[in-house]
Amino acid sequence: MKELQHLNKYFLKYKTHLLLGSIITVAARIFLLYTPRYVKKIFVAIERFNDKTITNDVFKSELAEAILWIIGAALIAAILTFFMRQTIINVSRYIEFDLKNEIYEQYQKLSLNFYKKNRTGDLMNRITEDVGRVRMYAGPAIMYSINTIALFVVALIYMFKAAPTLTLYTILPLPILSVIIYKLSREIHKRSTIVQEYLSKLSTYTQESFSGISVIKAYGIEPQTASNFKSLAIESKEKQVNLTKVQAWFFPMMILLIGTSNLLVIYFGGMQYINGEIESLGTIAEFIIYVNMLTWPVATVGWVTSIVQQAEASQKRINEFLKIEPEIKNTVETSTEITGDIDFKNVSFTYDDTNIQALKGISFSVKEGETLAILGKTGSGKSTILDLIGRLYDIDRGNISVNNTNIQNHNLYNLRDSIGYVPQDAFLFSDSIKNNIKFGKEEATDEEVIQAAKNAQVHKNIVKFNNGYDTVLGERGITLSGGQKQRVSIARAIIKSPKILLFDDCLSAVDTETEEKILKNLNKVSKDKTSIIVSHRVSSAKNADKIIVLEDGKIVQEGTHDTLINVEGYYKHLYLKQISETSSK
Ligand SMILES: Nc1ncnc2c1ncn2[C@@H]1O[C@H](COP(=O)(O)OP(=O)(O)OP(=O)(O)O)[C@@H](O)[C@H]1O
Repeated sequence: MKELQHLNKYFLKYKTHLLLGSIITVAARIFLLYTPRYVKKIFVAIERFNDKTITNDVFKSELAEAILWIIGAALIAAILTFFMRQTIINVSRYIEFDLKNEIYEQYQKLSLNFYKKNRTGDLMNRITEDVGRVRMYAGPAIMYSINTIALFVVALIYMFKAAPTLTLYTILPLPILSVIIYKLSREIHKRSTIVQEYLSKLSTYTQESFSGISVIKAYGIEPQTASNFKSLAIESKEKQVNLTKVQAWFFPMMILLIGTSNLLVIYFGGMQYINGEIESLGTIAEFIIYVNMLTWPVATVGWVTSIVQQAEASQKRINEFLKIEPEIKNTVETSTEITGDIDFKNVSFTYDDTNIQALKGISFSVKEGETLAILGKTGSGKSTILDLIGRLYDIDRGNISVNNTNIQNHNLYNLRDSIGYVPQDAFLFSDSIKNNIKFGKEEATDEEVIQAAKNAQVHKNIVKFNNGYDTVLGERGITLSGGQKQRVSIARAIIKSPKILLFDDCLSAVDTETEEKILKNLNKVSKDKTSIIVSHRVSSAKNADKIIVLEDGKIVQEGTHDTLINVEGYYKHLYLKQISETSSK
């Protein structure tokens, strides 16, 4: 139960609902237990009528009174039971909502390293299935526990008052029932977890084969994928059948145990009646109803125990993530204006997970309004530099400053807000093109969206779609070409009009002519902004105020286009190669 203590703050938050729910539950059980007592009264009246100790009229009025009590109490109990669920089960839904939000907020705070160490499926599971199991504890488990305790206490008081010895015989099989249900619930849980695993394997496989359908068709491997699916489906079916086998035991066990308890009541009750220890057969009828009423709540003790155990395990998994301290912390509350001077001094950085030292003592500076181009072989550390400016990682050694202030001393959100970042792999959401561009600036007008798209040279493509800017992208929508995606992603960064623009090889999928136009436009819109362009093409770099060339995490060349084409090295080599490629076309 240690892990579940995390939920105490929520129980405290909803204490009024819970208290009200508990009172309603107790009241509902009190009214429910009117039935057996009035059934006994009916039996007693029948016996007295048979013995002629009461007249026909008295008999009728006693009968009518009992029936009215039974109907009235049952109605009240039913209404109260409705409100019992409305209060306690609703609380569990509120807690589920709060907990999901708490986890989601924590996920948002955690740094990229966290996402690399943990698989997306696992993150999803903790926020959905684990929270679902915890909800079962916060709602049904608590409700059934209060219900069982209330019913038991009230029923036992009535039963002991009516026939103490018979009470003992009646409740004898109940603990056995509870243990059996507990064992069954555990087994059911074990097998249903396996079933879940297979279902998720099946859905992952199906999802992947649908996403990769073009590759599957191009390679003509449909029969193979179909047979793989079939084997997975067969395994999944077998696990389902295994589960059903155990589940099938549940109700027969209940029926058997209720039957045994009923027999015990009839046998011992009958004996006591013959011996004159109980005065009416009505007591036996009353007890039979008690047995039937108590059996289900007692069975739930086993079920509830297993729910609590599952919830504890799930909450443990949730707490593991909630306890993680974000690696990148915002320590500064106030925002300062960012002008765009960037300075790297002897910066070294190693990726935790791979232990790859991506940057080795890098130093450079870019002034506000300048453009820096970074070139270098693949894996030389270009993207890493951009990630470090946005503080997606903190460095091991050296100093990175923006506006002459170490970036760790800037308000993190303000710093990131001042950056427009275009990643290497453009990511677009399954939403309209307009909303994808507006992602950079939610309050942007349609004119601003169009202007940004024009600057990114993608406007002409967008207006050709039937729905123009309202064209939905993604699975259920249109698929953009690589170059179109990159340009929408550029428009998203431009519309934000940030102080710092970071372009990570984002023109690789556009032809050189379009690249030229985009660069020209970028030049216009980024006049007072600092731009860093990572590229493999000299054409993207040649107009930059400064160019650096990286190799294995170190700066090996630095200068302008004009100076670099005149010295031996990577840049001149690349320049000559790309010139000859262009002229041979
Ligand atoms: N997220 C990461 N986790 C671990 N190692 C990484 C990560 N990103 C990059 N690396 C490693 O750091 C080194 C530098 O990578 P980086 O992406 O900065 O290179 P790059 O010059 O941008 O390459 P490319 O031109 O191919 O994009 C590489 O060896 C890479 O394997």
